[in-house]
Order: sequence, then C-alpha cells, then structure tokens
Amino acid sequence: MAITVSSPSYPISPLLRSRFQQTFTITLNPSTNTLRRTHLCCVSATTREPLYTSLSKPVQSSPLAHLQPYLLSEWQLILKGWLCSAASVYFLSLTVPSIALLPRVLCESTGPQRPIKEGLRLAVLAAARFATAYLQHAFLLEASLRAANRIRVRVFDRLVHNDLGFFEGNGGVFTGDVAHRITSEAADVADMAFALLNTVVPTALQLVAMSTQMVAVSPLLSLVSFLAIPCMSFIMAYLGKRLREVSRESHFSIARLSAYLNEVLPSMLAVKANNGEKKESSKFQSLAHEAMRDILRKKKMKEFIPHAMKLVYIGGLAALCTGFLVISGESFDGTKILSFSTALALVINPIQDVGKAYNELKQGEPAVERLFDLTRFESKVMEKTNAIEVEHVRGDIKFCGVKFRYGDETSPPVLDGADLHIRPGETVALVGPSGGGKTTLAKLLLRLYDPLCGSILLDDCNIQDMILGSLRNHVALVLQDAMLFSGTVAKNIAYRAPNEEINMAQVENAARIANAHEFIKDLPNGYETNIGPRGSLFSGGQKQRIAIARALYQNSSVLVLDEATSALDSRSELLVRQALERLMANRTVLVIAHRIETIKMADRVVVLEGGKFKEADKSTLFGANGLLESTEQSSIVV
Ligand SMILES: Nc1ncnc2c1ncn2[C@@H]1O[C@H](COP(=O)(O)OP(=O)(O)OP(=O)(O)O)[C@@H](O)[C@H]1O
Repeated sequence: MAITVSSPSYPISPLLRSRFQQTFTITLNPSTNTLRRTHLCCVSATTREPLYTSLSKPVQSSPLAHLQPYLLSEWQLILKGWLCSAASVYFLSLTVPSIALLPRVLCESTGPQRPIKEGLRLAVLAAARFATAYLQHAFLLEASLRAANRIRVRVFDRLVHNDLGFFEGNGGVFTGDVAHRITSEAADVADMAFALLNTVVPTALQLVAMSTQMVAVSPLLSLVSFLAIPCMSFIMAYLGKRLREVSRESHFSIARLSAYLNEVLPSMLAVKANNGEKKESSKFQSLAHEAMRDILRKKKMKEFIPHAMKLVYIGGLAALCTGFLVISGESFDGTKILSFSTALALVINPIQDVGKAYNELKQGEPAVERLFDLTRFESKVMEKTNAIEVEHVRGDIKFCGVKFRYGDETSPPVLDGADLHIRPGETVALVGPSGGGKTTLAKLLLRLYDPLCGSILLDDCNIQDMILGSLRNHVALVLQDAMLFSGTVAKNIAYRAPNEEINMAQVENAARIANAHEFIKDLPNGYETNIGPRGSLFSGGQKQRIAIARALYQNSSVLVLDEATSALDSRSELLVRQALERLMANRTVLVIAHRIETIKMADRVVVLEGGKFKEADKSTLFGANGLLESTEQSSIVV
C-alpha cells in the first residue's frame, strides 16, 4: 500500500524547499500496517525531474538509534569512563560529610593536629575526585570522537559508492553541503555523543549519591526538594524543541555558506575575468550574515537553557523548602544544614549538566539526521552478486538498442535505441550537436549510469554482468578536464595503483610516451613534486599530458577520450597530439572528437543525433565546401 503525502516531515534545507517540490511515498507493511520504508522522490518544480532516488533503509525514528551501534563499538572506553565516574562520585560522597564537619572540628579542637588531619583528608579526597573526573572525561571524550569518526568514515564510504547521478545534482545535495555535513556536523555529533555519555551514568550516579545524603539528613525536606524537578522538565521540553528548530536553521545556513564557497572558490578565474568580485563579495556577505544571525540565535538559546533551568529549579526549591519549613516547624543543627545544602548544591550541578546535555542532544539531532541522510540514497547501478571478473578483453564494443534518459518519463531521451558496433583496435570518432549525448554515451560505457533498455556488450559480455571494478579496469577515460588531484605527480599518474604499489619505472615510461617526462623532470622534486590543488601548478597542455600518462599507466584495451576543446599553443598542441596518437595505438578508441585532425585520424566517424547513430563518410565530411551540416552544428574546432 502506498500513500503519497505532500507535506514532507523529512528534513530539507529551505533552499532546496524553495527550489524543489517534494513527493513522499510511504510504504506500509501490509501485514502489520507499520511503517516499513520511506521512498523519497524529490522532483524539480519546473521539470518534474526526479532529484532523489529512493531511501533504502527502514525509517529509524530517533537519531539516537543511528548513533547506538557506533557508541556500542566503543563500549570498552565508555565502561572505563563510567567506572571512573563511579569512583569520582564515591570520592565526592566522602567529601560532603567531611566539609560539613569541618566548621565543628575547627571550633572544637584545642590543638592543630585534628584540623590538619581533616584538612589533609579533604585534600586527598578532592585530588582523587578531580583525577577520576578527569579520567572520566578523557575516556568518554575519546569514545565519542572515535564513534563520530567511524560515522564520518562510514558516511564517506557510502557516499563515494553512490551513483554518479548523486554527484551530478540528482541527489539534490550540493557538494559544499556534503563537505559541511561530513566535517562540521560530524563534530556536532561527537559533542552530542560526549554530552550523552557524560550525562547518562555520571549524572545519575551523582544525583543518587547526593540525594541519598539529603535523604539521610531530612527525608521530608528532600522529598519537597525533588518536587521542583517536574516544573523543570516542562520548561526543558519546550526550550529543547525550540533549540532543535533554531539549530537546524543554523545548520542549513552554514551549509549554504559552505556550498557557496565550494562553488565560487574553484571558479575564481571566471569571477575575475567578469569583474565579479563585488557581486560575489556582496553575495557572500549576505550568506555570512544569515549564518551569523542563525548561529547567534542558537548560541543564545544554548546559553539560556541551563540558566533558565537552574533559575526555575532554585526558585521552585526555595519556595517549596521555605513553605515546608514554616508549616512543619522542623529545625536543623548547623552541621546538618551545611551537609544538606552542600548535597543540594551538588544535586543542582548535575541537573544543570542534564540541561547542557539536553542542549547538545537537541543541537546534535539535526546533524545526525543530515549526516545519515547521505547514506540513504540507493545506487541504481548495482553490481550483480554473480558478476564476473573479466581478465582480458579484445575491445569489441556493441551498443544494442540503447535507450537512456536522465530523470523520469517526462524528460526527453538522450539515447533512443542507439546501435553501434566498434571492432577491436578500431578508432571511432563521435561527433554530433552539443547536448546530443556524446558524453552520456561514454558514461554508459563505463557503467556510471545504466541504460533504460538495450544493452552494451564488451567482447560479447553484457557490461551489467561484469564486476564494476573489472569493467573500469578495461576502459580508460580521458576527459576534457584532466581532473588532477592534490598529491605528487607520480601519484596522479598511477592514480589507480595503491600508494605502496606505484611502479616508478612504469610511471616514468608512461610520462615519456605522453611527452610529459621533459617538464616533470624539471620540477623541483621531479615525480615527487606536489602538484597543488587540481594541478594548479601546470598549464592546460601539461595537465592533458599527465592525464594521458595516467591512461597509459592504466594500459586498458578500450579508451574513451573526450577531446579537449580548449585551444593550446601550436607546440603544446603538437605534443598533446603526439601523446594521444601513441595512447590510441593498438586500442579500441571511442573519441568524442572536437578537432578535424582527430576525425582524420579515426577509422570511422559516427554522428550522434536525435538519440541515434548515423555513419558519416569522411570524404564528404571534408568535401570542397568544407564541413557537413551535422558537423557545423557540433562543437568541432576548425
Ligand atoms: N547529470 C545530468 N542530469 C540531467 N541531465 C543531463 C545530465 N548530464 C547531461 N544531461 C543532459 O543530457 C543531454 C546530453 O548531454 P551530454 O553531456 O551527453 O551531451 P554532449 O553531446 O556530450 O554535449 P557537448 O558536446 O556539449 O559536451 C543534454 O541535454 C544535457 O542537458
């Protein structure tokens, strides 16, 4: 049974809320009528294109349920922390009567011996209390940080295994937002875990110990004192709800700020070239102001809650105790009063701690939800359980009636029954109008997306039957944007190899063939030079040659090449072209061609238009009149 509800209870940023219309399909378990799964379908308000895939996991009502397994995995540290807390409370409970006795000892003793002895006893007890309290904090802090780190690692691991569609915007989450969740919000989760661990047992122990002392002095007055607690619970519940809302808003504003920075900083070239500095500064200012306002609201609320609780508790307590004392006429001696009030003060402290922990809990809840949201998207590209490892391929590629579209049925198909056979060792140049689906075809060949119908065969084996890693080992991809990572040149060329298995001889050989060795050897540390973020140290042509060296290192039988459109100077162009020719030799190559020379080099040219392939004749393509109609529309650089 499926119900579609229009008002989502699922957390979503106001930014997304304003952009997208959401539809939630809640599936009920037919036998028990209980909520089993939530399928989330987020569609664009304008195109109605789905932006989320379905949620895969049963709904867990409480963020604490998410945290539980990670905390349990740190049980040894938690146990140590709680044992230290028990010891700390034990020393505290010995300290309280000693403090109460001290004035009498001072008044009654004739020599210095007894006060010194009592003073020393108190000092030892206080030192023991502080030492055990410190160890309690240290163990619990380590447990919560380790648990949060495990969550962070797990979330990232799920994230990198998501479909490419998730990162291409179909997940409805901006990359800056993702980075914010994994860094800053995971830190909030650690604070929340610590607050919980440091409150549940230690506070309960201290409350029990101090209450016992109070009850021992005056059971009735203690009972009256505890009556103030329910007043506090109401206030705490109300303020906690408010804090949760305020906290969620502040998470969203920071996430927006982070997403903005993530977008604008790598695009500084475009900003500067378009005189956009002022515009971007004012955009940042407004987002930063929004974030500051929301954070301030959260911080004020956080500060307010423990004080409000303390005030309510002490106020209620004073009223109740005074009323009780007046009515009952009970009287206390000095020691009893001191003992009772010390214990009472030490009850107020943990109650205040409960308030603070409640703060952290309410503030951490949205962070837990947002963090675990990232693990809920289910990949559409799934590896079959009986998928096969293919050792060697000749490079025979067949696209058989491939149909594909991004989004739902309302979006137009990018490929519509496309058929193409590329024989082993053949170089096929793919041309066609911009937006015709050339890059999409490359993505399908690497199984970054699956076709809606039809199949893609590599050496007559459906790529959906192959282990994903095995397929991607046999198909190398060289993109227009070289996509280098911060790290050394060697690590970039041998990106596929684990760091410890980099074969330097192969790296150097690949670099030589790719015409990259000459400039690499002149770098300060040669192959060990750090290339800066996204290879900022290199020119466009150098980056392309490193990307070609990377593909050569991979040594796959099939090469998919999205030729760069950006023009290089003639020498650089020649070096890149030579490198490409060497890379393409003895491989099956599908090249998304943007240059006439590449088309001339190819064995065949196919035009991708209207979602289908058409064979083109090279001689007519470069006839006396120049370019054919189809190439005129395409992005061929002449
Ligand atoms: N991740 C995506 N989500 C939704 N639509 C997409 C996505 N990627 C591409 N498209 C759309 O699919 C169509 C084909 O895009 P594709 O990038 O494959 O074209 P192309 O032929 O490579 O274009 P160009 O030559 O300009 O690079 C375009 O209409 C594009 O808007």
